[in-house]
Amino acid sequence: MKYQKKQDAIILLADGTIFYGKAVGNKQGTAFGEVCFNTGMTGYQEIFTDPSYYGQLMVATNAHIGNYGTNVDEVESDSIKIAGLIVKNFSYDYSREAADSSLEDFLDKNNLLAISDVDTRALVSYIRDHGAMNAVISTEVDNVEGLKKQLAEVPSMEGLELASQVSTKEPYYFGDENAAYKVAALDIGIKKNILRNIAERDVYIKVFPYNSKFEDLEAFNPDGYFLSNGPGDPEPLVEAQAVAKEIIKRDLPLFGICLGHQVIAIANGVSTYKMYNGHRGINHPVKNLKTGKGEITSQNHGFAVNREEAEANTDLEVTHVHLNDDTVAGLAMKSKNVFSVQYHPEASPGPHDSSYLFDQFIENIKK
Ligand SMILES: NC(=O)CC[C@H](N)C(=O)O
Repeated sequence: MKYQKKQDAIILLADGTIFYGKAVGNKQGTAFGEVCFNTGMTGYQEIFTDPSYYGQLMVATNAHIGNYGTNVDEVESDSIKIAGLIVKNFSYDYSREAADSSLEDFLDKNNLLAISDVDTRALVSYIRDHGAMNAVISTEVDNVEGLKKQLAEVPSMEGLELASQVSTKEPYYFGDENAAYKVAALDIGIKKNILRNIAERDVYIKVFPYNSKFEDLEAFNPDGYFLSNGPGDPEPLVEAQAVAKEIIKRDLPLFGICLGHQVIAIANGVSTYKMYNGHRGINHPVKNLKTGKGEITSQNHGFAVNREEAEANTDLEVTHVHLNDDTVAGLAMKSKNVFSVQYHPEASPGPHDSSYLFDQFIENIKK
């Protein structure tokens, strides 16, 4: 086609579908992952550094990415965790008082491949119709057959254990050691803003690697336990499930977010499943069934807890539901001091409607 500028990057989906774009900054490379989309209008830096996105190629549905630059403090972990980025318009220029770098430099520093000028509306509606799948983004536009072969080797997200790839190698502390309470947090991909939210409620936190034993956490003598968010499928996380079971058995205060919520469900004998399309955005409506109130929430998950099984479990209560598709958004144990949510009360990015859940965790600790 005469009018079409020569495209220098492609997005090849596992089913063979191809979309075209341009490499941001004329970078060369190839990146594999599960393709997913986030509908947030803001918060790209927090999203790119959220460990829950490890192994995923992210499509931003907002038409402009990069226009407010980046800031060293607006990270949810020490590095970019998405596998690659797909956008419509990439802003090489930026404007914001608080910004200290361009998004282009930030991506370069993290060596991340990004593709711009993609028809992201067409791509997202295609993924919505055909479900989550693996994909590759590449500047090797003339090597489609080679890329197809390599893509076929990429494991499916279903059944994939990824917490070990992002968890801390050594335990560490967060907050003020003279705080009123102590919490042991199992890091299966924890976001920094969760630590900030817990610590600012007068809590000293010790963060443990994903494969720690209950006894390791217990040795900190905590008042409460926390299971974090994180990447991958919750089913293979047997070590984390074992920790959850021990905490539950002893009736100790426990709070779980996202992957942690899924692990708590599995520890209760309730299974999880891969969603056709996940929930990723900052305006997902949730209903709190205990208060009848709605919350606008930040979400990022591709798996969910089986609602029928959760409702059939006499010791579990479905406390929150997602209003778009009636999936489980929150759980509590009736006989234990244990609760969890599928969404992100720590926001970052997103609304703060659900920060009361951190207060509830502290109340449970006080009990
Ligand atoms: N944010 C999260 O913790 C995500 C949990 C899990 N990896 C999922 O995709 O469902």
